[in-house]
Amino acid sequence: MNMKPQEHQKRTRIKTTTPTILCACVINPRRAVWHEVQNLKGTGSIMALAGVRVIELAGLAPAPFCGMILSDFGAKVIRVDRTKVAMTVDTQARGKQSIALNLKNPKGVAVLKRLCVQSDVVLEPYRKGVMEKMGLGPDDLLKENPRLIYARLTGYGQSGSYAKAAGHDINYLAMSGLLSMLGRSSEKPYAPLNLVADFAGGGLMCAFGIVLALLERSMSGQGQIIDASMVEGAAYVGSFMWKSRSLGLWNHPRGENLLDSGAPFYDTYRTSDGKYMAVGAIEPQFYQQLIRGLGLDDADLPTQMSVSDWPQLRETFIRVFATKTQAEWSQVFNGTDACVTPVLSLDEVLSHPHNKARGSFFKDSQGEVSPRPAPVLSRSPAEPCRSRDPFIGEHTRSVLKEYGFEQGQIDQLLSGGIVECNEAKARL
Ligand SMILES: C[C@H](CCC[C@@H](C)[C@H]1CC[C@H]2[C@@H]3[C@H](O)C[C@@H]4C[C@H](O)CC[C@]4(C)[C@H]3C[C@H](O)[C@]12C)C(=O)SCCNC(=O)CCNC(=O)[C@H](O)C(C)(C)COP(=O)(O)OP(=O)(O)OC[C@H]1O[C@@H](n2cnc3c(N)ncnc32)[C@H](O)[C@@H]1OP(=O)(O)O
Repeated sequence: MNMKPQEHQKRTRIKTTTPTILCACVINPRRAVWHEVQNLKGTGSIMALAGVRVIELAGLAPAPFCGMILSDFGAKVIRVDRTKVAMTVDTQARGKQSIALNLKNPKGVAVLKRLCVQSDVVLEPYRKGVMEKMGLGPDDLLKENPRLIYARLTGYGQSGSYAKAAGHDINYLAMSGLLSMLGRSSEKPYAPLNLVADFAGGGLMCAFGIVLALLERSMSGQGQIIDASMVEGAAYVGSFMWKSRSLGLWNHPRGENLLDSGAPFYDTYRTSDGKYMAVGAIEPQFYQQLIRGLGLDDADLPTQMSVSDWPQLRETFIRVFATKTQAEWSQVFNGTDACVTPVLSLDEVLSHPHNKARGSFFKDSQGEVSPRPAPVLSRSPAEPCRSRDPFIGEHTRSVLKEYGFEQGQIDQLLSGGIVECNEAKARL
């Protein structure tokens, strides 16, 4: 996974010099085309989404993540930014290009249509009706490119009484039912960052929908509209919560069940150096190893599943964990099946021996650490771009050229303020 700079250049070169043929691997269902694509490269692997062209309209967090996933796995992702904006809030722009385009102007709308005609996917993160108002709704775009996959990533979906309402992760999580289950005993519901709705139920689910639609298109030859609601995506990710109710897993109030921090053997504990250990010793054989590691005698303790004794058992665990540092406890439990691990910070993950051995995190050219794309595909793994993120409008000129705009047309768009170019800033 340690990609050298030359490898990244190779990745870029392949995508930019052979777009038509590479596109065909997704567009054309015939296997022969795929072989032709493979032969182009000769050695090594072609990423799973190589040749897929994505137009991502700039959004806040979920759509940028969706675009980054597609880019990591080989798609060419062009982010459409607004003009007259100095700085992007997209921190998930890895491998993307940026074009700055004024969509409030009909000429800007015409440019976007032209980009979408030659693309496989358009990803839009706006409130219901915004795209239609600009003349860029699915009817407008699919009419011109029936193979287009039109992905709409919103909080509440394209229908229903909330469809047009503003909202953020916490609202979608609340509406999914899941937020009611999150939080400690006797405390109010607690949103685990904006992970569940924005990213798992939103960006990731939308990327999954896009990949499904691309797969389906390779058989039908047709595009389609994806209505990705973060409420529904989050709920779907949480299907287990509904499906496992029959097991009695959630019979107690919030924070008092097996997996919601109710059980003392499924919780975190503070260590003597102010760090934490995570304990997930559910099964009896693993629980026994936890007890052994803590230096406790089972005979002195209540039985593991005696719910009424959990508060007392928790107090014992709190007291014992506080006697050693995180490093000491890690050493005690390392190599056992006690299901006890250190709670690592974002800064610590890179150097943990397990993560290090797998290359689970990597540094980009700016020295910034981030998780490597998951999952790992054996023949065609993702190759995340290591260069810095694009400036707004950095690729305006090159994208327009690539999509067949003449130099004169580009100059007119620039002088009319329909597009903006920031190549100079990129060179600084
Ligand atoms: C919890 C998360 C959100 C976390 C994000 C944070 C990380 C960031 C949020 C705020 C940022 C800070 C802030 O920006 C201030 C600083 C700026 C500075 O540059 C950096 C530091 C900042 C402190 C900055 C730091 C961080 O980046 C932030 C803290 C979430 O939950 S995200 C999920 C949100 N929900 C959705 O995505 C669901 C679908 N979308 C919506 O419901 C709406 O879009 C939304 C999000 C409610 C916003 O509604 P809004 O009214 O603003 O927009 P829309 O109705 O969708 O309409 C879009 C309009 O934009 C026009 N438009 C679009 N593209 C173009 C273009 N290229 N040219 C011209 N115009 C364009 C479009 O026509 C619409 O116009 P109209 O309003 O006239 O129809």
